[in-house]
Amino acid sequence: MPPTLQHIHQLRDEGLASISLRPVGFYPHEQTISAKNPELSNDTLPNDRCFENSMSTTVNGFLNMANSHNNRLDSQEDSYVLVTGGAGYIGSHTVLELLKDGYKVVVVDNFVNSCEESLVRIQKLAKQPLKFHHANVLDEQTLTAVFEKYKIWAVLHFAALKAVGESTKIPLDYYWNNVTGSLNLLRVMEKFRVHNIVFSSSATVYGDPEESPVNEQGNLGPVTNPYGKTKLFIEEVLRDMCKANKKWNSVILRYFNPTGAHPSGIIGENPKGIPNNLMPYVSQVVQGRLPYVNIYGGDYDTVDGTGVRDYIHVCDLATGHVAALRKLHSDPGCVAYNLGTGVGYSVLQIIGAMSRACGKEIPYKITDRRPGDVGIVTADASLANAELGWYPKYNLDQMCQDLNRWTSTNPSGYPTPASETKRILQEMSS
Ligand SMILES: O=c1ccn([C@@H]2O[C@H](COP(=O)(O)OP(=O)(O)O[C@H]3O[C@H](CO)[C@H](O)[C@H](O)[C@H]3O)[C@@H](O)[C@H]2O)c(=O)[nH]1
Repeated sequence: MPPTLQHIHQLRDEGLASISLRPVGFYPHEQTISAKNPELSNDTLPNDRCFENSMSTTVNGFLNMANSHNNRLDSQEDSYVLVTGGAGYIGSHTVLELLKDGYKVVVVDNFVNSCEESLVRIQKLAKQPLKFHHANVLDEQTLTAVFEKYKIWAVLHFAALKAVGESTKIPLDYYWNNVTGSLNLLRVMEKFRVHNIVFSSSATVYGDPEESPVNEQGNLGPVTNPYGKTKLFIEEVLRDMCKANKKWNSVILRYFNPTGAHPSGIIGENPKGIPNNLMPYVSQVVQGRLPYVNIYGGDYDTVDGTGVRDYIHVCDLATGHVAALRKLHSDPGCVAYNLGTGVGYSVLQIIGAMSRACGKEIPYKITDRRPGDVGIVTADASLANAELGWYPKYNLDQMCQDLNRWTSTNPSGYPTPASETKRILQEMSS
């Protein structure tokens, strides 16, 4: 029997957990947990039955999280989470979430696909100190120095090249950076007996899924591009390592289509050159930097003939990483979770939502299908819901509004680092 709201009350009364709940936005609820700060009151609890059912199935996840949170506070107070690629799009939003959640964070990044300014802004937003070292994950010596300097208990590994199209043109760079870089990092972790990792993977590991929504038991591959193969390969490496040595714990997160930006408009995606992905491309059309959107294919078997994807707000991905980090405390071995909303939108629906967000018509042309594209890819994220207690909370309109806020206040992305930025980064490295 899953626990009911009465059970939640009982647990609260026994002082085992406090859970504050409030219905928000598109998804039915948002949870905050604090085992040390009971604050549940009847008026924060909804009486709607659907809500009650969805709550009941997740209360165990909540309690695990509350316990893990306390374990973390007890045992990890002096230790750092190392975030590779922490200045990048998903990395930066995750670092902000970690700092807000009380984690101590050290970032390594080589800014190949990111900007110094994002770290300065994260630190300002979080009002918490952030540590940083300029390093490529291929550079064993610098990584070793970072592990020597900080007591690290877990690594969130984002650093990688990530453009599908580019990976077909320069595959060697992709294999070298993403595979050799990850292997190098894992070897340094092994040397320092740091056995906890959260790995950034992608829905691309499912190849052309036979059906959507796809769950984690779905067939992996065949993957058609080098980028996706590097993700699948490192997933396999992690599975083998966890099998061989029970000390290793690895949470693999398979992202669907990340978009949006922090609601403050202060950090966001900073694509270099002409974007490959739909959302940043549409944004640049809104800014007048590109004339129109090319819609790749209008003859898919979908609601309006255009491709359907599962878009997820980058802040929801960030909270997914914090949940994954908590999961490491339960010695899970190697586990993989989809991070998506489960809701698919077509390219035309995306253009409509962006148009609503910015109050402008967005010109588009329907062209041929893009090679390698499939009609529909959406996530079954019920495993992450149940085992991580994680639920996305932003809907499509909010994703578009946040993206629009970021791009309209930062039309050229992050500025080139000024001397003040360099000074702050130097401080972070000391
Ligand atoms: O200019 C564009 C760009 C994209 N699209 C369409 O928009 C949809 C989304 O395309 P994206 O390029 O934004 O995203 P993909 O779904 O192709 O790929 C993304 O999601 C994958 C998982 O589903 C992987 O994670 C991959 O790394 C990531 O880029 C597709 O139907 C695509 O055909 C257009 O019509 N015009």
